[in-house]
Amino acid sequence: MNLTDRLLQALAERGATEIFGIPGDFALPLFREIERSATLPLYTLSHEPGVGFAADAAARYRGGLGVAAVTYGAGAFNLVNAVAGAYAERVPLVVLSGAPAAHEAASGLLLHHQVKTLDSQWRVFEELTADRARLDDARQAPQQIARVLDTALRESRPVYLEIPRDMPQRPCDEVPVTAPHEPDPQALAACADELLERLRRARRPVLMVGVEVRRYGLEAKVATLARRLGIPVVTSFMGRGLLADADVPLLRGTYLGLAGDPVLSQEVETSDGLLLLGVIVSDTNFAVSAQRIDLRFAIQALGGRVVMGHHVYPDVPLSRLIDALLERVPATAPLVAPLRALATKGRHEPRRAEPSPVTPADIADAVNRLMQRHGPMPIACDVGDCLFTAMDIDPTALIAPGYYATMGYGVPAALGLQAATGQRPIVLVGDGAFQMTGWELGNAQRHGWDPIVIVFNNAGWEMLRAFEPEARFNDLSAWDFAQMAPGMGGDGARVEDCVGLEAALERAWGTRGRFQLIDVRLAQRDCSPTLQRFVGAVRRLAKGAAG
Ligand SMILES: Cc1ncc(Cc2c([C@H](C)O)sc(CCOP(=O)(O)OP(=O)(O)O)c2C)c(N)n1
Ligand SMILES: [Mg+2]
Repeated sequence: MNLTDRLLQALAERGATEIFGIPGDFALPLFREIERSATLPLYTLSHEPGVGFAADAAARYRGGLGVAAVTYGAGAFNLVNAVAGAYAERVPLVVLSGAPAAHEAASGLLLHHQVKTLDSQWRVFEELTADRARLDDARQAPQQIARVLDTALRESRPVYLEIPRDMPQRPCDEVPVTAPHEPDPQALAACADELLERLRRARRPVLMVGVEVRRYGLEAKVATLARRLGIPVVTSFMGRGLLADADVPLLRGTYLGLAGDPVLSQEVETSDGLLLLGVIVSDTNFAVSAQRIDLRFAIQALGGRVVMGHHVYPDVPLSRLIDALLERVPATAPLVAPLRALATKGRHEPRRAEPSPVTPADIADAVNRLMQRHGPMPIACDVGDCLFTAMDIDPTALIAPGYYATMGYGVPAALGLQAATGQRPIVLVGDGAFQMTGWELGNAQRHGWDPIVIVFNNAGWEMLRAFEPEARFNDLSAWDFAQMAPGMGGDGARVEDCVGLEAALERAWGTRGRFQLIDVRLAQRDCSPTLQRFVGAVRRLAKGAAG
């Protein structure tokens, strides 16, 4: 077995189910060995940002490692933004980069794709990854691969493996399976006991779940814990879609501060026992809070540590904490008296079915009706007003860069999701974001993927226009995406009104084997209710801050 065989085996043992990539001459030997080995299917795409987003989505949605393989220099640097997003949003993405062979590196020549020095790329990825290794010695490679891949899973962060092009075929020993890290049992017990005591003492406890619950595959256990605790449950903005398929009677929606359900927001912001499980304490999750949530009274379990008031437990992995809590909260009686269920907005009633111009809220209603008719579908969402619109779609699995907020994620992420799970996703993407990476749809048919893509075509960068209504720099022309779909191997439909939208969605759902692109024409300056509230909240808070 050679180094590539061992690497692929180790990736598969740690949850990887495919590799996305674009080769280059520094990576040809690696790609050749990946294809020969056939341990993991290799899906090539058109541009490295799409490769990174697809691999991110595979890891984010399926769990386990996502894998992006690229060439040295031009390929790897094209990947930087996607890896940065994976770092920010705690995604275990593995970057495999080709590199010059030892004799080339020692030649003293400036090599093609080289930047300042041969190590420039390594140094850039130091800033974006939790661990790295250069596999230039087959004797050390097994330990290096085990260390780096286990770091990716333990920290749920991207990692980087640089593979000089004279190494992929080198004979190599097996990559060891290392025992998972176990925290100090007494510290874990003390932490779980104190946490539950704080919840018992709280009069208005609330549980908020965030991205780490999915990253560590804990949704089912957290759903059980939520039922046993008997307290209201909300998701963070980034955690939208979590527990959607689980039985959590008190799951009440997503916390959006001033931009969301006022009753839900008030309960969260006045809670005297706010338990944050795997919630990234970021501006996108908390910035538009009417009242700054006093995190000193919150219980935060994130990044392998737990903070309660001034008590810090530095080594409590979320999975071990959940197990310890479940041991202490029996299935019989809820820990605290079941509180009154949070009042929440009623289910979205169909707004309009007669011919009338489409608004973003109509798109949410139409998707809700589609899923009511045919069952839930996972959603891959880009950044823009489509992400705010997604907050009005009934809870279903949702992947989106809600915190790092890079555009271009939606379409490639849908391809990665379907490659990794076989599930057919819906994509919500704006016209601006589609212009960045929507063209990856041209690879869908070759790989047997057929997402339903809804383009919010408002001929502009609406989310920015909402903040700068007078600016002209946010105006785009209205591209005819429906016309472009057949040329990429899919079907396109242009939609001007709600009746057309309903019909186009139903037709798309009934057509398999070809991606379905629905080009929804939206009026400019007509944004979703949630984005309107978000802009209003940001303006109010900015005015308040200005005094
Ligand atoms: C890669 C990239 N470039 C720029 C931005 C800034 C940005 C937004 C955020 C604030 O950073 S929202 C937005 C406009 C999105 O336009 P579109 O996709 O058409 O969606 P819609 O018109 O529905 O809003 C931009 C340019 C970004 N988030 N990511
Ligand atoms: Mg737009």
